[in-house]
This record gives sequence, structure tokens and C-alpha cells, in this order.
Amino acid sequence: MNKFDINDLVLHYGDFKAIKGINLGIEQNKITSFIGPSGCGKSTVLKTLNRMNDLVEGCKIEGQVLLDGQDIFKDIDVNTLRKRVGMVFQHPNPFPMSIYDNLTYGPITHGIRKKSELNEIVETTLRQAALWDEVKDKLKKSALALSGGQQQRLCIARALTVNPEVILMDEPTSALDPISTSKIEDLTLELKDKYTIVIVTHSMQQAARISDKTAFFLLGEVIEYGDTHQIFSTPKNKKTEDYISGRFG
Ligand SMILES: Nc1ncnc2c1ncn2[C@@H]1O[C@H](COP(=O)(O)OP(=O)(O)OP(=O)(O)O)[C@@H](O)[C@H]1O
Repeated sequence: MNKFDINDLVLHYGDFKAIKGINLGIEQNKITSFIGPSGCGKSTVLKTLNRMNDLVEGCKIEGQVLLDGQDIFKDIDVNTLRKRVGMVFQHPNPFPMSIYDNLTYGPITHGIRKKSELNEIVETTLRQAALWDEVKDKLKKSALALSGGQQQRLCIARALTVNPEVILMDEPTSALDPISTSKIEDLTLELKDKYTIVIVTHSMQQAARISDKTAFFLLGEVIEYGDTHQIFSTPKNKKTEDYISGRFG
């Protein structure tokens, strides 16, 4: 079953046509990777899924994006959409406050006040993000004192605090060392039981390791989309083959 249906998506930044008519079904409880050379529109499509492009001046979107069959531009209020569809960015961006406050910020905004409930959210999400053991004794310490890899796991935990259905990840490990990268990859694999995950990655090894489905982007179009194993072993399109075999990009 598809969590998202992207139908004939065209996106302009001013006069520049960044996305040239994309059709894609994102399956529920799967990890979908977007791969392709720099500037081909991967992040743009990812950000469209929770309407982050709305804030960009001159951005014009045509076509349809459905979340569980509902039009994200017409049927769902943007705050509800962003609660349902969380995001983790390339560079860890914890708020300059304590670990605890980072994790209670979203729930408090959504009206949760009870201390016991907030405590439970903090512990549950830190456990889900495989960070609890490392930080349980310093929850009141600044999140900025954590290592980069820990900060990124905190940002994943923070994304989980409002109980989303989808997690969008924009190159979440590109600023991290190999050990932290491997932790985030393991975590991502664990999270797919409960969440639908879409990840933009420059690492084809990463896409091959963790994703069920892969979409190959080129110049604002999806050239090929299918099971990750098929895309990497028997690509149907010559351009996909050239890219994954390192002939360009
Ligand atoms: N805010 C913006 N204003 C104008 N043009 C933009 C904006 N954001 C992206 N673009 C352009 O749209 C195109 C697609 O960019 P996008 O960031 O989606 O590509 P990408 O595949 O994610 O690239 P990368 O892998 O380098 O992150 C690029 O040509 C980029 O320059």
C-alpha cells in the first residue's frame, strides 16, 4: 500500500523548472532511497512531501501529492501534515537547550503538559533512537555538548516525539563518521516497522544496504524506480546503469 502518491509533480523555482513531472508511489513501512547526482531534485521532492518548499520564494508547485489518499495541499492543514511527516536534516540541528527540552518541545507545543507523560515520551524516543543509555544521566545538560552522531540520533528522537507516520531524512549521515553512520543505518532499519522512511543519500552503498525501494533521479526526473536489489543488480535504464557503475555523477 502506498503512503504517498506523487502524481505529475512539476516544481518551479522562479523560471527554473527543477522537477519536470514526477510520478512515484512511496510504500508504507518501507525505506525508500532517492539517489542521483547533485542538483537533480532529490531534496526538492523530499521537502515537497511535508511542504517545506512552501517557504521558498518563487516556488510554484503543480500536480498532486496524496498522503493516505488525501491531497497534502488541499485536504490537510500544514501543521498537521508536519506532525504526521517529520524530517531529519543533513547537519544535526538540536535546539540550543537541554536534551530533555529538545524532546519535550514538540509534545508541549501539541498540548501535552503532564510531567509523567513528557518523561515517558523522552525515555521512549531516546530508546527508539538507541541513545538512552548514553544520555540518561545527563538529560538536563545541553544537547550541543553531544557528539555529532549523538546529536543526529537526538534529532531522530526529536522527530519521533510527536508520533509521526513518515520520517524524511535528507542525507542524514553525510556529516558523520563511519561508526555513527552505521548506528543511524541500524536505527533506520529498526524504525521501518513503525514508520515509512524516505531518505536522500549520496552513498549508493547506503541505499543498497538499507532501502527496500530506490528511485534514481536525473535532471528533475525519475529515470527508474523499483526494488533496490533490482535497481542495483539489473537496472533497466542505461542511465541508471551508468550512474550506479560510477560512469558519471
Ligand atoms: N531555494 C531554491 N531556489 C532556487 N533554486 C533552487 C532552490 N533549491 C534548489 N534549487 C535548484 O533546484 C535544483 C534541484 O535542487 P535539489 O537540492 O533538489 O537537488 P538535489 O538532487 O537534492 O541535490 P544535492 O544532492 O546536491 O543535495 C538545483 O538545480 C538547485 O540549484
